[in-house]
Order: sequence, then C-alpha cells, then structure tokens
Amino acid sequence: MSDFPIGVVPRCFALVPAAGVGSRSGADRPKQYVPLAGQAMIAHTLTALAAVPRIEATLVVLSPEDDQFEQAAPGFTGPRSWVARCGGDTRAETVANGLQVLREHGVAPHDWVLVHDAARCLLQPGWVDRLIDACQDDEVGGLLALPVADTLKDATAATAATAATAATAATAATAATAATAATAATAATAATAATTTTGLPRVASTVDRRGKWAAQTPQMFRLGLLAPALAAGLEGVTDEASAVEAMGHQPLLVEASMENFKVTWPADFALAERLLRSR
Ligand SMILES: Nc1ccn([C@@H]2O[C@H](COP(=O)(O)OP(=O)(O)OP(=O)(O)O)[C@@H](O)[C@H]2O)c(=O)n1
Ligand SMILES: C[C@](O)(CO)[C@H](O)COP(=O)(O)O
Repeated sequence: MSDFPIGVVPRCFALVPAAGVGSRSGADRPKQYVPLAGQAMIAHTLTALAAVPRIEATLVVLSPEDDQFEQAAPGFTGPRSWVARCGGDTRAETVANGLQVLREHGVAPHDWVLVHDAARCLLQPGWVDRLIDACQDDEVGGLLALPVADTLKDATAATAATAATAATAATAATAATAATAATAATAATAATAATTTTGLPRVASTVDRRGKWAAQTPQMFRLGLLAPALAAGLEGVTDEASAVEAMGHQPLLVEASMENFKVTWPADFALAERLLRSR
C-alpha cells in the first residue's frame, strides 16, 4: 500500500455485479429482476447505495445480453449512476471486468471500490457507513461479515466415504460365491440406498466454529490492490477478500447484520419481501 500517494484523499465507488442468472433461486428470470415489495430486487440494492453520500458513483455490471435493467431500475440515472454490459461467466470475472470500466471512468488506484452483490437487497446505508469508517484509514480494507452462530457440519468426506463403502461392497459381490454374493450384493445395495433413496448428505465431521465468520458484501478495497489480486487468478475465488488474502493480506472483518443476507434460494424471496415491507 506504500504505492498509494500520501496526502491524497481517496474517493469511494461502488461496483455492483449483476450479471448472474440466479440458477439456485428457482425464479423465472435472473433473480435481481424479481419484484419485491413493489420494485425489482436490484432497485432496492441501488437505492441503499445511493443513500450513502460518501459513494461518489455506482457502477452496475450486467450481462452483455441483459435487456431488463433499465426497466427494472428506472431511477438509476444521472452522473453518479454508471452501467456496463461486460459481465463474465463468474462473479469474479464480472468484478474484474467492472474494475477496468471504473479505470476508464477515471477511478484511481488509490480510490476505494465497494463491491456489493445485487442479490443483497436488504443492505442499509448505515452498514455501508460503518464499513467505510472502519476501512478508510486501513492499509488493506475489509468486508461486512457475521460471526457464525450455528454449529457447522462438514458433509464432504462423508459423501466420499459412503461412495467408497458402496464400491468396496460391489467388488466383494463380484468375487464371492453365489451364496455369499447375495449377502454382499444386499449389503452393497443397502449402502447405496443410504445415500440415494433419501438424497440427503451425511455428516462427516463437526467443524470448529470458533473464529469463523460468514462473509457478506460490500467488500471494500483499493482499486490498485483489488485489480491485481483478481488478475492473479480467478479460479475458485468467490469473493474479493479471498483474492486479496491470496496476496498475503488480512482484510478487516466488520460486523454486519443477519438481514444483509444474499437472496439465493426460492424461500429467500418471501423473507426479503417481508423484511422490506417491515421497514
Ligand atoms: N457471472 C456472474 C455471476 C454472479 N454475478 C452476481 O454476483 C452476485 C452474487 O452471486 P450469486 O448470488 O451466486 O448470483 P447468481 O450467480 O445469479 O446465482 P446462482 O449462483 O444461484 O446462479 C449476484 O448479484 C450476481 O448477479 C455476476 O455478476 N456475474
Ligand atoms: C461475495 C459473497 O456474497 C460473500 O458471501 C459470496 O461469496 C458470493 O458467492 P456466490 O457463490 O456467487 O453466491
């Protein structure tokens, strides 16, 4: 961060990746365009960002094929509202492409970029202010996040172990005599049935939740730090912080609210609608 000029006050810009299709949402359109409490989801998100005076401008990054945004967010106009249709195949690609557009708008390496999911439509301006207050004098930057409250289970190894058990039983069945084959085959069927008839995963282990936080957005980093971090490798990067961490930095965790959840699953729409209507 020593590359950033001393004495120059950095500005804050928001970048909203909105090029996803919402495959997990079960909606009949990209989830950011689903109406909630009288407006498209993304309109709520953008209204919250517009209410943060320290954000100089907001860039929305859409899919190149998007033909719904202007109708969904008619209020997103004026000199502080920028739109680019250069979204990528992944969220990380969309953000990286958006950073290039910010550069073309004159955003400097020392300026802050707050990346915020279009799908976190419950955002409140006060939480954004808290993030800016916490990060603006920091070397690295940070993100809104929430300490994990639930006990965490890992299912991954259990799924693999169950499959291995089934495979071993099937091999035994092939080699066995007719009499024992029946027993082994029954065991193999039972082992397979345990995973396939219910379709439910099994617990492999309980993860120690101490010190674990669930990452939210906005995630706030300098353009000159975030752009090279994302350019260094987008494989498996699901948020900006992990790209910055891979460069050896430790972003700040700024506690936010459970209400700042990401609308992801079908049931999330009703919850978001209820919360929006209650405000
Ligand atoms: N190629 C992509 C994928 C996602 N996003 C955006 O990243 C945010 C968070 O991603 P997520 O909730 O995963 O949205 P989708 O990718 O649309 O959903 P899904 O993973 O269920 O398909 C959303 O605002 C989404 O529009 C994006 O801009 N470009
Ligand atoms: C950035 C993010 O919202 C932080 O929780 C999340 O990683 C996005 O993940 P997704 O897989 O694109 O939903």
